Amino acid sequence: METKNNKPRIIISGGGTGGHIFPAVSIANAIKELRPDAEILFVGAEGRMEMQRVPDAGYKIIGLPVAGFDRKHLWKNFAVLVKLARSQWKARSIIKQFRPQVAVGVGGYASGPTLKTAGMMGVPTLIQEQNSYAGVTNKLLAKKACKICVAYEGMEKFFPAEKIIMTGNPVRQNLLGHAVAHEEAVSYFSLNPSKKTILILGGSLGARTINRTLTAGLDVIRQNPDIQFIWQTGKIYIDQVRDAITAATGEAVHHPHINAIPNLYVTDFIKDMAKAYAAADLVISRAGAGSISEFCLLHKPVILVPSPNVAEDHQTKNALALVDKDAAIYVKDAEAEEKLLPAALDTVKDSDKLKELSNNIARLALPDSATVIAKEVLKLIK
Ligand SMILES: CC(=O)N[C@H]1[C@@H](OP(=O)(O)OP(=O)(O)OC[C@H]2O[C@@H](n3ccc(=O)[nH]c3=O)[C@H](O)[C@@H]2O)O[C@H](CO)[C@@H](O)[C@@H]1O
Repeated sequence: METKNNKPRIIISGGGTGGHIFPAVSIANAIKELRPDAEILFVGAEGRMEMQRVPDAGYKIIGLPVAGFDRKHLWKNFAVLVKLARSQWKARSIIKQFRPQVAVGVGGYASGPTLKTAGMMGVPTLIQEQNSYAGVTNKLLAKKACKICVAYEGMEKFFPAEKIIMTGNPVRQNLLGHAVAHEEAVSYFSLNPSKKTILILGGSLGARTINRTLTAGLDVIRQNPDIQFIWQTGKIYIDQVRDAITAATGEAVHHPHINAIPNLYVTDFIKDMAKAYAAADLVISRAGAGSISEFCLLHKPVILVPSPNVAEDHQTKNALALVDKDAAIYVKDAEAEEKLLPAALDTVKDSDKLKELSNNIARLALPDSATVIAKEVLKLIK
């Protein structure tokens, strides 16, 4: 399907959470760097996060009326099937009009109908699996895919071995490009650069258990004024956290940035993650695959609290791939309220442990992932 003017025409599809969207944007940026004339069109799911984040990153996106399956109540899925059929029709007309030479799927609702339709219409496809355990959509798409880019060993359990390429997960270029000074970064969060800082992340959506643990631990935070905390709550939890801080301090506080306790900075979402990482001596986090790739590339000591609420418990598998190599500390979700804060305080005070974790996690980093994937995408253009 070479076009008259020879510009590469590429569809990138998927989304739902930051974990799918940020790799997609990084791949697009890397393609643009290699081929500035490339025309890239994103296909997402109507109403989901990508419909805002992708245009923010400077790319055009079209939404499909797709919805996720209710795995617990199968009888509720009639409407979902209708939406899926409508999405395939829409994907077909998008492909007919845009005439892509290759389609890339990054996982999430929209990538299923888009890549399936692309494959049926003879467009070569590449999928990128971020996790150590393959999602259902990617397993189905693998049969027709030409290449499958992965970030963990042992993925032949899910995919045909001859199609697998070990590329790692793309990380946003602005996190790696320039080093932010520690002092400047800590000051940005209105904290003290001479104190140790713990960064608490709940993934792109926030994590209920981590938030509950920190809310219950506000007194512990106040009793440890030499340690400071940057806490990302996620959008849906920020009001509860604000109320808890108001109750604990007796002061009415407001978000987006809450600084009512001097050694604690709270926000719902951190836009400038480069600063957050530069400020952090230790990170507490969910075990989303994108976050883990960032910790590896930035050599961050981390305590992982995998979410038990994700498909096939894949976050626990992501986490154990590091824990088995002494590259991260593991706290189970069910034990977080009891163990997380004591483990974090002990670790952040132990410089040798921080160094050891940093050295071990650095060994797992796979750099230049976006560029490696972008080259594979361009190779598929006939
Ligand atoms: C609940 C859920 O379904 N989680 C999945 C989702 O995670 P989730 O969407 O949380 O994604 P990841 O952990 O992979 O990545 C989160 C991304 O958000 C960024 N970030 C985070 C917080 C913040 O305040 N600001 C910010 O920019 C991080 O820097 C990172 O780039 O996709 C991942 C990749 O498929 C999966 O492994 C996770 O299991």
